[in-house]
Amino acid sequence: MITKIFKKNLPGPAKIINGSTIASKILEEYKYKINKLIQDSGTRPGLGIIQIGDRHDSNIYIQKKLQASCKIGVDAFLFKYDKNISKNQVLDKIIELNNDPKINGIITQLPLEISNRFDYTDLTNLVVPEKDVDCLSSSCYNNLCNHKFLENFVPCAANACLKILESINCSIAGKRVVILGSSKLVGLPLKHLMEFKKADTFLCDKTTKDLKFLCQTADILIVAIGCSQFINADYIKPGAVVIDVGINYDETNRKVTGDVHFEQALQKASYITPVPGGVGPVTVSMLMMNTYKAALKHHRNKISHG
Ligand SMILES: Nc1nc2c(c(=O)[nH]1)N[C@@H](CN(C=O)c1ccc(C(=O)N[C@@H](CCC(=O)O)C(=O)O)cc1)CN2
Repeated sequence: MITKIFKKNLPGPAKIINGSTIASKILEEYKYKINKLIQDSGTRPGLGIIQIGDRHDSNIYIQKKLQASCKIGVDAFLFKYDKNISKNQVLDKIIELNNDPKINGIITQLPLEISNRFDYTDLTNLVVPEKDVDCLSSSCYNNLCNHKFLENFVPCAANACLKILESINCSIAGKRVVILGSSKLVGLPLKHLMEFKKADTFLCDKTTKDLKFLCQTADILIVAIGCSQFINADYIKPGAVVIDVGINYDETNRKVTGDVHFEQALQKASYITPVPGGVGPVTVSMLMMNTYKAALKHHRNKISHG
């Protein structure tokens, strides 16, 4: 799971955390659980994926979700719309999926590629909480802010960061955690999760005053700003754990890079996640976990209501 890289005359080496290995283990675990759910109840988890437009990066990420679903026994359905689709047509599809007993989880792939301007929250807020496996609706997010984690889903990329820290036995309580980027997918939920775990948490963005200094104080530095290789060695406290959630897709050479300058960070951090092969695959496995949990809950509700 962890690879050591030794270089001469450098203070490193950081250990590279292999997200693909972590994800494979999680997928194996949920494949087993889903098999059992099917045997016990005849219920196979179902996932509805809504895509608007044809972004190349979104196509790749959706493909990864479809592959993972296929691997572990989730029935995944992709509803792909042209970028000129009207908002009402998509809303109607979400209402249909909300009422479809074969569908346990509904996600809208972000970012949307749309001609008719509408906000993605118009779509994500319509998903019923019990199917909101991305945790992007206001009601799910409010529960998260109130630290109601048990009865709720946790956003996949934020949860992936926790799984990664768990995989290296990194304790969180009392640690200085600096989260760079305040998106609804990563930074905002992660701030609440980290506070719940009693970390000394700072949420900041590129414009935060004294950003470099703040990052230099981080025992755990989590970066999700969408700015390729923004974090160089100067931002990193020696021995810090660095988690790179950045996915910067370069259309020209069709390559993905992180928000952290990997080679530089390697010489200063104690642990680091690469891009690709770090947070991304674990994020997909968290979606599979949430979809399984939604299906299990649906099955249990069915039993308790006769
Ligand atoms: N509705 C959502 N939209 C988006 C989310 C999300 O969680 N929900 N997260 C990202 C995209 N994403 C999942 O949707 C995602 C990103 C990256 C990966 C991944 O495995 N990447 C590979 C590299 C892939 C490649 O370019 O070849 C890796 O890092 O190894 C999976 C899923 C934004 N949108």
